[in-house]
Amino acid sequence: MALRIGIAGISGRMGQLLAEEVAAAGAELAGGITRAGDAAALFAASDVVIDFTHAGTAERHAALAAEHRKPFILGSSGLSLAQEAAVAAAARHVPVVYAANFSPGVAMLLALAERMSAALPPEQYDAEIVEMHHRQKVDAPSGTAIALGRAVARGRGQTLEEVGMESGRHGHTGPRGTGPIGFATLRGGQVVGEHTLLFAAGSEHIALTHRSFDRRVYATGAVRAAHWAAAQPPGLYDMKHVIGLG
Ligand SMILES: NC(=O)C1=CN([C@@H]2O[C@H](COP(=O)(O)OP(=O)(O)OC[C@H]3O[C@@H](n4cnc5c(N)ncnc54)[C@H](OP(=O)(O)O)[C@@H]3O)[C@@H](O)[C@H]2O)C=CC1
Ligand SMILES: O=C(O)C1=N[C@H](C(=O)O)C[C@H](O)C1
Repeated sequence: MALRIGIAGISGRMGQLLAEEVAAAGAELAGGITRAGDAAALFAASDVVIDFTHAGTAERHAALAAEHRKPFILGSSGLSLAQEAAVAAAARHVPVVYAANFSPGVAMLLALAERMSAALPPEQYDAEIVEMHHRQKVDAPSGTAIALGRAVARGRGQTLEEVGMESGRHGHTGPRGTGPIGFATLRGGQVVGEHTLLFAAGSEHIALTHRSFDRRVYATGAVRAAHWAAAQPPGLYDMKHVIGLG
């Protein structure tokens, strides 16, 4: 029987593509909601719910997923640590795939970032993350940029909070610190998503860049994650698990 997939955020840039990709994957569209929709009814009617809306809905939608015992695929970015903790709490009851970026290429980039960071001493290699997105994007730095920062910190055996973030440099900042990860955000036009992780040392630079040309890559990845999650035990997963890198 076809998997019944519900979409939160169905009127959005991502939501519209998700609806197409649900059909293309042979699944059934169980329903979709916008800002005004009934989220509880969506969870009741679906086997799995995919949510690409806004950080502000993550806590309530995660709680509904746990209450209705429905796997939950969360793509919204800009979540606070408290909102992320609520998502992790729901994952004790149902499978949750929470990924800042559902493209397989970024899953690979995150794995590489962690390995490179483990090998490059922070006293010699400054880590800087540059991202660019379309002018409609409402959160910064992007979820993917933060995920990259977390991967770099993990490679150093630390958390991003411990390592520290240097973002929005302006004016008399003083010299760069040794250790913190720099973040720079560009917004303009209709750029789908570009991320560069730069390791800069005195005599060399290493740059890893990912560019998305079509946001359908995220929709395909999220629908793939929905099918994968439907067969998993409760837990908090990301795209690395879905593509077998986790
Ligand atoms: N993880 C990933 O791979 C990707 C993540 N994203 C993230 O997905 C999210 C959505 O992106 P995008 O589709 O471009 O955004 P859009 O603004 O195009 O669409 C947002 C959708 O969510 C709904 N929505 C917005 N705010 C709320 C709210 N407070 N409560 C309930 N519903 C709400 C909107 O409904 P209405 O029409 O009523 O306003 C709309 O359907 C963003 O957080 C973005 O960063 C985007 C691309 C890839
Ligand atoms: O808002 C977007 O468009 C995107 N958001 C995600 C993020 O914040 O990283 C993923 C992708 O970069 C597109």
